[in-house]
Parts: sequence; C-alpha cells; structure tokens
Amino acid sequence: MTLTIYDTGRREKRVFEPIDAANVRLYACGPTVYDYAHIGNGRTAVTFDLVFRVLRYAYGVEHVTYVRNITDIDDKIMARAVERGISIRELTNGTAEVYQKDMAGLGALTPTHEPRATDYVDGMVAMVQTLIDKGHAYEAEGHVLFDVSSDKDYGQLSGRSLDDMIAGARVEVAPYKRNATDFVLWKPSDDDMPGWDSPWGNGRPGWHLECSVMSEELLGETFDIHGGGIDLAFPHHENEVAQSTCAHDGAALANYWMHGGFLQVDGEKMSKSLGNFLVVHDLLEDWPGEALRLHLFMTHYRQPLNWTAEGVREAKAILDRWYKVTAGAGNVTGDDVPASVAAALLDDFNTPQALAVMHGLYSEAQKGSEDAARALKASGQLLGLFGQSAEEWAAWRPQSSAIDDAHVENMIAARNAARKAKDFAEADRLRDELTAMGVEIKDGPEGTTWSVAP
Ligand SMILES: Nc1ncnc2c1ncn2[C@@H]1O[C@H](COP(=O)(O)OP(=O)(O)OP(=O)(O)O)[C@@H](O)[C@H]1O
Ligand SMILES: [Zn+2]
Repeated sequence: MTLTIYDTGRREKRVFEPIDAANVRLYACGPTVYDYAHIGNGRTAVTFDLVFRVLRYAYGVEHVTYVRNITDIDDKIMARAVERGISIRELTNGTAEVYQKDMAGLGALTPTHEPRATDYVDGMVAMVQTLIDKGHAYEAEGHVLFDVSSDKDYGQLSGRSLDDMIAGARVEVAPYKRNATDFVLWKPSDDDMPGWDSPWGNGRPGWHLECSVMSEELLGETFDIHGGGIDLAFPHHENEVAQSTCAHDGAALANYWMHGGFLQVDGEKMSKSLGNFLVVHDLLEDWPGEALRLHLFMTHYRQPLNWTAEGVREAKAILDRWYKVTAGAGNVTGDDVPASVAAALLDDFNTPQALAVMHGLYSEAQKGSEDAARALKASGQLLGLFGQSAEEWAAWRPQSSAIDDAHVENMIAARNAARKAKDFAEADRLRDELTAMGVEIKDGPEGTTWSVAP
C-alpha cells in the first residue's frame, strides 16, 4: 500500500515512508481552549482525524500514535482565570471537555494523547536552557528570545526570505530584541498573573515552545507527520522547527508537513476576530455530526472550503440515501473497502475522488447490488461515517425540533384513515399540517414514511 502526501515543507507530493511502520507518529496543533471551537477549527481537526484513520487503515490500528495538543497557557485564558479568581485548570477543564465532545460529534476519534501545555512547563524550561547553552537564545529584560541569526535554516519550512520576515516583524519589534525576527521562548509574568518559576524569574513559555516540548516528550525528537491549519505554517511551525532542530543538534522535527486550507465564509477565513464564525457546538444541535463531516470532505483538505447551510443540507440528503441503501449491508471491515476508494484516500487524502466513487457505488446498490452496498458502507466507515444504525440515523432530530414522533404517527394514521374513507379534504388538511410542522411524508408500496425536512 503506497501513501503519498503533499509535503508543504518540500512543496511537493512525496511517497510516505514512516520512520517505524510499527509506530507511525502524527502531531497536529490543537486549539487554544479559550472559547468554543468554530467549524474552521473543526475542519482542521477533522482533516487530521482522517489522516489518523487512513494511517490506521494502512499500518494497523495499533501502529499509529496521534497527538493533538491543548494550549491552555495563553494571555486571554490567564486574564479570564484571574478575573474569576480560579486557576487555569479550573477554567479550561470545561472548555477542553466541550472541545473534545464537539470534535467527537464531528466523528473525530479520540487521539492517542491530548497533552496540555500546563503539564509540560518543566520540559519547556529545560528546552529554553538548552537553547541558551547551545548559543541559540539569549536573555533580555526578563525575556528569553530565540536568536534567529543563529539558525541558518530559518525560513526554510515556510519558504520565506529573511527580508520578508523582517518586514513582517518590524511593526511590533520590541527594543530588547537583537534581530527583528527573534521570537519569545519565555516571558515574564506580572505578579498578579499566573506564572512558573524559572532561572529567568517568574514567567511563562511562548506558544511555539509548547508544541516543540510536547511533541518531543510524546513522539521523540523526530517524528513522521506534523500538521495544522495553513495559518500555522508561519510563524508557528517555522519557530517550532527552529527551536527543536537547534535543541536537538540538527535532527529534523518532522519528516512531512501537512497544512489544511481555510474554511471560509463568503471568501473570508472563518475566525474569531472577524466575528463570522459558527460554533461547532451550535451546529451539532441543528445537524447530525456526520452531515457536517461529509460537507467538509466534499472539498479536498488543501483547498479553501466555502461553508454554506446549503452544502450541509446536501450532505444530509446524501447520507439519508446512503443510510437507506446500506441498511441491510451487515458488518463490514477495512477489507471491504474497494481499491478505488482506498487509492483515492492514499493519494494525499483525496476525499472528493473517494466520494465520487461512492456515488457510483450508491447507484449500483440502489439497483440491488449487495456488494456495492457493502463497499459503500466500508468506504463510509473508513471516512468516519456510518457510525450509527440506519434506524438511529432516521430517528435523528434537530435539538430545536418540537416534533413528537407519536403525534406525527397518529396524524399519519388519521390521514390514511381519511384517504381510505375517501375524505380527501381531511387527508390534504392533515398533510398540510404536517408540512407546516416541517414533516415530509412519502407514500410508498410499504406504507407512508416520514422525515423531518432540514
Ligand atoms: N478558518 C479556519 N479554517 C481552517 N482551520 C482553521 C481556521 N481557523 C483556525 N484554524 C485552525 O484551527 C486550529 C486551532 O487553532 P486556534 O485554537 O489557535 O484557533 P484560532 O487560530 O485562534 O482561530 P481564529 O483564527 O478564529 O482566532 C489550528 O490548527 C488553526 O490552523
Ligand atoms: Zn504547534
């Protein structure tokens, strides 16, 4: 089985060769658990969940380690904790739990490890000391800064020239920096802010340092794949690389870099600062998680994705049909995934191509092919779909729905009775009432079925 990955570090598609096929190692930068995650954050989490699933498919369930970290050291988090008079942990326990549940709602498997930055501060202090000792960092006014001029490879990952980076950094250059591009490894905390003891006084680590240390402790100095949204390539990942390679005497941080495209609204990145965001937590009240997930997969992970309610509605309708046609398919395994679907996913996680094949399988299944129904179900499961029975799927209702199933059944029975008695005016009246409630009914050879219109 050959997996190819578009490596943003090398700017080309490469055949994936793991360091150790018995333990393939993946790290994706997780959220700052300050607020609810929006569906843009969700897209990136789902992308790396798919990578995790495809790696498990290719190398075996027991042979992949996936780390998705939680950033709980952040100025906004600390300010809010102080404001409420509680610890960072007390504040973020709730938000981290909601994040984990919401991502599970999008069909994401629980990662192997979900480290929290606050549990790794000792390791961060040690790495800062190592960087100072090796001549890659310096102390200035209570800060410790990474000396970019000491790293000849700085800028390679994101492909930026030093001039570009200097121009970008100039806006906010602090007087104690030797070079405009130097970045913070450690910064001082005011007395009224949370902090940790260090050789440089009471303070806290810079954000980039967190991932360098958590990935080293959980995956080793060099691991296979490192990922995140495209906004993280620079400066976050560039700085992670600088810290880790300099602390580890030149050993690479990761052999492959993957970056997911933005989820957009009307052509703009969905983000907290622009205020154009939809929170996953709310979306999961209005839609089944698998419909949100399928909408994400309709666009290749590296392309920008325009999020629309119409897209989710379409995804929900596709799943309605797929669930119906696979209802009798029984248990399937990875062996039932057809080669064409596997090939699409092993080719840089080409979900639109996999879905195109699955639409073909659906047509065959609808014509009665049991093999096609099984292949469709197995393919869906590899994508993290078909996580429930056809009955459960059909019984799903939006949380805002006031529809009472028993009441609907009674109305349908009354309508059928009216039709039998040739009281078509009453039958039509009941149908209109159901439509007004958002219930769609269909008369078929096996009686009347109904569903809730999205
Ligand atoms: N619109 C988006 N589309 C895809 N991925 C995104 C989007 N916004 C953020 N991400 C990704 O979500 C992950 C979590 O990031 P984080 O919690 O720092 O969110 P954020 O960048 O603060 O969000 P925002 O941009 O809304 O402030 C990162 O990998 C980031 O690249
Ligand atoms: Zn990171």
